[in-house]
Order: sequence, then C-alpha cells, then structure tokens
Amino acid sequence: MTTFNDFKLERSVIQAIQDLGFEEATPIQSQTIPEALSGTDLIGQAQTGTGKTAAFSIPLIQKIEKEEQKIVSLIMAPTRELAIQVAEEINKLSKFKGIRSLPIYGGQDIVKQIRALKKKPQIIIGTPGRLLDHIRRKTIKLNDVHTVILDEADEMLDMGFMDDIQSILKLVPEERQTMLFSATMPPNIKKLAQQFLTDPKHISVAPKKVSSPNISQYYIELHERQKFEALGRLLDMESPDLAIVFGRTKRRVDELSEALKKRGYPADGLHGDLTQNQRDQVMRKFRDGSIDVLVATDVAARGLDVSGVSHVINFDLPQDPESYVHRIGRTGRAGKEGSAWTFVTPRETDHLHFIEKVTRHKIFKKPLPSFSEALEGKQKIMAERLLNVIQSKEFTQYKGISIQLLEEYDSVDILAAAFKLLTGDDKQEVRIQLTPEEPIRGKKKRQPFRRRVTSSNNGSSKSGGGYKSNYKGNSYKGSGYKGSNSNSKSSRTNRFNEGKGEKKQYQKAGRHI
Ligand SMILES: Nc1ncnc2c1ncn2[C@@H]1O[C@H](COP(=O)(O)OP(=O)(O)OP(=O)(O)O)[C@@H](O)[C@H]1O
Ligand SMILES: [Mg+2]
Repeated sequence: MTTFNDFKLERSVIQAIQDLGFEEATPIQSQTIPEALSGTDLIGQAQTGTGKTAAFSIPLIQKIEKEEQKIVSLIMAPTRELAIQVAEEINKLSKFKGIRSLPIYGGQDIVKQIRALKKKPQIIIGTPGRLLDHIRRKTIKLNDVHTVILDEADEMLDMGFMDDIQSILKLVPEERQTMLFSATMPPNIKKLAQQFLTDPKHISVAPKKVSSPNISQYYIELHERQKFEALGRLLDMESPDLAIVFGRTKRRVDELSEALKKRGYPADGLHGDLTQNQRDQVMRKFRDGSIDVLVATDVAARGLDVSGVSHVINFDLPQDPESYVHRIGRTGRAGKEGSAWTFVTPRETDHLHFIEKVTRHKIFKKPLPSFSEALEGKQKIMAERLLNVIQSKEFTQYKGISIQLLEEYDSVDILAAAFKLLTGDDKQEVRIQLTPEEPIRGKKKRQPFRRRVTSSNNGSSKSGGGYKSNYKGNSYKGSGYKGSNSNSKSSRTNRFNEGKGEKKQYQKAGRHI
C-alpha cells in the first residue's frame, strides 16, 4: 500500500489530495509519481478509471514554482471536454499551492482566452488545434516549458493531430520532460515516442486484461431495426443511475437522443458539430444528473470521468478494440462497479469476437430484454419513487383531487393509471424511425493487446494494493504487474512492428466525432 505521504510532497499538495478524498495511491500513481518527480520521460499505461490524471498532475504541481510568471507546462488532450476536465482536476490539486492553470480549446472565444492568458498561467491544458492557433498568434509562448504531457496520446494521433503535435513540440525546448498517458498504446505511439521522448521509462499497470475488471460486459445480438426498442427495454430493465449510449455518427446521435426524449427518457446528445455552448450545457446537465442518458459519438469515449455512470451501451459496435475499451471505461471507475452492453447485428458478430480476443475479455451474450422484463424494471423504480414521496409526506396539495377521484373511480384503477403516466408508457406509442447504419466490417486479424510498454523498474513493483476502495480481482493485486519487465524487448518489438499500416494510420485525415 502506498500513501501519498510516501512521495515527500509539499504540504499544500498533500492537503489538496486529502481534500479530494484520495487515501491511497493507485498502482499507476505509485509507480509514476516518483519517476515523474525525478524528471525522466515516461510512457504510462493503466486501465481506464485508475487515476492517470492525478498520476501526472501531482508531480507536475509539486515541481512547479509558485512564483513563476510564465507557461512552464503544456498538457494536450484530444477533446475539449477532456481538456476542461483535466484543468478542473489540476485546479483542485493545486488550490492550496496557488498554481494557475488554464484550459484552451476550440469553440471558445479566442479574445477571452487571450485575456485569460495575460494572467500568466503556469499550466496550459489544451486541444492541439487551438493551442497551435495561439502559438501562431504568439499569445502562447513555449520557450519556458519544461514539462509536456500528452493525455490519450494514441487518440490524438488517430484523430489526425500528429502534424499539430509535431509543430507544437518543435517549439518546446529540448531540455524538457515529456510524458504520454493512455489506457491503450497501439503501435503508432512508437513513432511519436521515438521522435519526442528521450529514453522514456515505460510504466505499464495493464494486466493481461486491458479493460477494467470492474465492468461486466454483455452483448445482445439483434437486427438494426430492433435496436431502438431494445435500447428502451434495456434502460427500463436496468434503470441505470447514469448511462452513456454510444452511436457511430453524429446523425445517429441526433436521431437517437431526439427519439429517447420523445419516449420520455431524460436524454441529450453530444458530438462535435454542436456549438461549444451546447456541448458545455449537455455535459453540465449530465454531470448534475438533470439528464440520465448521454447519447454521444466517440467524442465522449476518452478520459471523461462522470461519477455515477453505471452503464455504457454501445448502440453501434465500435470500430476497433481500443475504442471499445475506452467507451466501456466510462463506467467501472475508481473501484466502482459498472456494466457495458453492446448491440451487435448478425453480420457484426465476427467483429465482436475479434474485439473480445484482442481485449482478452469475455463478453457474455444476453437475450433481448423482453417486454415484461422492461415493464417490471420500470414499475419497480416507479414504485420506489412513489414510496419515497409517500414517506416524505410532501403531497398535501394533491389530496383534494385524490379524494375527488376516489369518489368516482376504483382506487386500483386510479393508481394503475397514475403508474402508466409515471412510467412514461403513455409515450410508448410515439413512432420512432432511425436512419439505419451500415454494419461494421471486420478488420484484418490482429494480436491481442500485449504489454507493449513495460515497467523498467526491474520487476520490483509492489504497487499492487491500489485503492482502499473495492478494487478487486487479481488484476490490481501484485500478480497483475508481476513480470511486466520480462519479455519486454521482444514483445515491444513485435507489437510495434506489427501491421504495416502504421504509416497509413498517420496519414489518415482523422475521424470526425
Ligand atoms: N488515489 C485515488 N483514490 C481514490 N480515487 C482516485 C484516486 N486517484 C484518482 N481517483 C479518482 O478516480 C477517477 C478516475 O480517475 P482518472 O479520470 O484520472 O482515470 P484515468 O486513468 O485517467 O481513466 P481514463 O483512461 O478513462 O482516462 C476520478 O474520479 C479520480 O478523482
Ligand atoms: Mg484519463
């Protein structure tokens, strides 16, 4: 067990960590923090939801001198929402030390950003495109940057940010510390690491199973036309606290979120074509629970940490295993349990099994939820809510009308009708039509995820304990990391040399999410 006191951090930093309620360091934190403090370059890989953000933020905050009046650190993230979230975590962790940080992302008023930059933040957290924009305008100068962090580095490459990242990093002094983080490290990371990192330490807390062990994984085989009814039934049957439903395209997300709203589900959509204002609003509503279902493209697949997400539903099968791992990783975070459900059309089952093989995790088949299972689920929830109101006794203003109705109608009839309204069943007749999506075509065969990056601490890692919370399963105990040092070279080489499509991947125009 490693506590944060073991790292000899400043009091102000320890205090902020305590304020966040972190009692023990997670495995990636206990391995990364001492290395990062020593100034070495590093590549950090650990499962979704295991605290990679704090793993790089804590040593960064410790290292920065409070008095510095210049940008000394740059963090890049693939999406605006993630940049905002990382900035918030850094804010919380640095509040007692008084470090200034600023998120910089597209879609936000640039003049406002320039004004905020004049307050001399020491840490900038941004998306590559907008960062480059500021650099070209000379409103961001990188001459004094000593630490660069790339969060979700592989995704930034996949989105076509390689050139932007290259241009940015060329402007940062070579005497710097550079760190890459992600739960997945596909082959193309090697090129980035070779180019921009110096003799990096590889820290991998990925056990054999790259997806989080806290997530129960299921799939439902069905036809495209059955998907929407299945989604409604699944939501009813499972009654998630919060759910994220992933759709393949922006159109899909728009249609799906509209359809869910029409059926009475508190849902909203998130994708890259919305205005920044709309995106902020949707995220705010989801975080504060005023909507329960977030329908999103892969824009929400990476890094987002919303507590209370109990379910992830892949309405459309993701394109590749990496995307699957990150999408489902929006649940089962920080030691909590979650479940992930994937809809698969008959022509896609091979692709699902491919994902299963690559991620080395069984995805269990479940039948389509039946009408009665859905109804039962809904009724249970509504009965609970009704009983809560009864216990609260806060319904006096409805007593008059109740007495009036009871004089005319049967009490069971009244209650049953009220239930029908409460459960939204009156809205079930609303006709819904979605534009069908093409099935995902299987890709070429690929090896399972390996420990492509390996710990170079001579196998002495004893960081198994992890959270005080209920992280369970052997994957977080010692054995999960054991031997992460063995085999390293050959496995790394194999993995990295795999697939000649590497170059092609770099040239890809980037996905639009
Ligand atoms: N030591 C800790 N103890 C308890 N909770 C922690 C600790 N470190 C981080 N957390 C919490 O765990 C959650 C997940 O952390 P974080 O978002 O950094 O995960 P991640 O590894 O970056 O995941 P992803 O791969 O999805 O980006 C956050 O809510 C964070 O506050
Ligand atoms: Mg993260």
